[in-house]
Amino acid sequence: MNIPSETKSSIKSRTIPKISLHNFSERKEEIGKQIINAAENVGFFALVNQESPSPVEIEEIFEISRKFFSLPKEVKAKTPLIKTENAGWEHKSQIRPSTGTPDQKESLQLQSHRRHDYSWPDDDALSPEEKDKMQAFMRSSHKLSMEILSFFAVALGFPEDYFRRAHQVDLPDAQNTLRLLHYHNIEGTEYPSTYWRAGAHSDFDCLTLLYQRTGEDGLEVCPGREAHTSFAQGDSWTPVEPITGEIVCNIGDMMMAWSDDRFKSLFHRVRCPKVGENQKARYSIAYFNQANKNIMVTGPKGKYPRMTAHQYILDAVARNFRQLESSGEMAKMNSAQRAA
Ligand SMILES: O=C(O)CCC(=O)C(=O)O
Ligand SMILES: [Fe+2]
Repeated sequence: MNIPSETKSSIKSRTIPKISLHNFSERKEEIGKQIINAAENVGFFALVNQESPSPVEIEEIFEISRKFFSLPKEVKAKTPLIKTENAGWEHKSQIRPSTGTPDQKESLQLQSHRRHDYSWPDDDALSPEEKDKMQAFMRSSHKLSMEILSFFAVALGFPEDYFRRAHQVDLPDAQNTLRLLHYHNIEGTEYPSTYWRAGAHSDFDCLTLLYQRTGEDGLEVCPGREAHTSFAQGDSWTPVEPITGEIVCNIGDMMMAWSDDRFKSLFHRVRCPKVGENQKARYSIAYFNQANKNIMVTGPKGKYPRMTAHQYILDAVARNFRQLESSGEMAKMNSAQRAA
């Protein structure tokens, strides 16, 4: 808990700004200012009234997601998660350093440039039409992401298309990923407090677009992170209201580093609801913008060493792993002390 107590009360009152994209081309300057303000001061914001992806398109993708996750395990397991590639299906396998327990969820990760390789499900799991819809959705999420990243580029003193050139999803070294998430219906089950649908974490990427559905709540964010390398978490969590059609955006660690810690990457988590709360299934969809492997991550002020986006992700994974190991050690020490 590295947040001084005197700042906690002001942090607590923070809300997630809603930014309307209505009449985007005429209102670009105003929208850009709102986005940069949110990126600097909050780290999370919700986009509303966007032209694309439309609420209808988003709902269609949720429908395909629900259908995929309802398939038998053996079918989904034909495309197992390739951890080093961030592609494929996993089930209750992701352990966050903050919890030490597996997230209570399953997810499928897809990358545009791999559409025709072994990492995408077979036609019996996702039909060719469904795959086309998925890819079109990735394209519209990408287009919107690049509009947002162009505001970041200008604010940091880079050319407007700087981040667009850094995220080229058709190249073989692309790292952008669409993740379909399914948190199971757990009605009537009381999980211990150490279990989370998604344990507290920050994203490794530059920018995440998150789609949620009205009523399927649980996402919470923790404001107040000062350096992208820290694991510090405060104890004041703000719920993010899920609304179908809105797009929750958050800054990831790679952008926090790239902006010399100016844009904030916040810890966030998804609660495991208790008996008496809404324990029905939650579905969400995340589009992660991660610069291509060969792109150099280098902030305008050079606060952090220059490195490729590939190395950046490898280091972030290693940092997570070290933290997981040391928190495992802490847990062992705690239980040894309790036993003594
Ligand atoms: O499902 C959610 O709302 C959050 C998912 C998330 O944070 C992630 O996959 O990184
Ligand atoms: Fe996340």
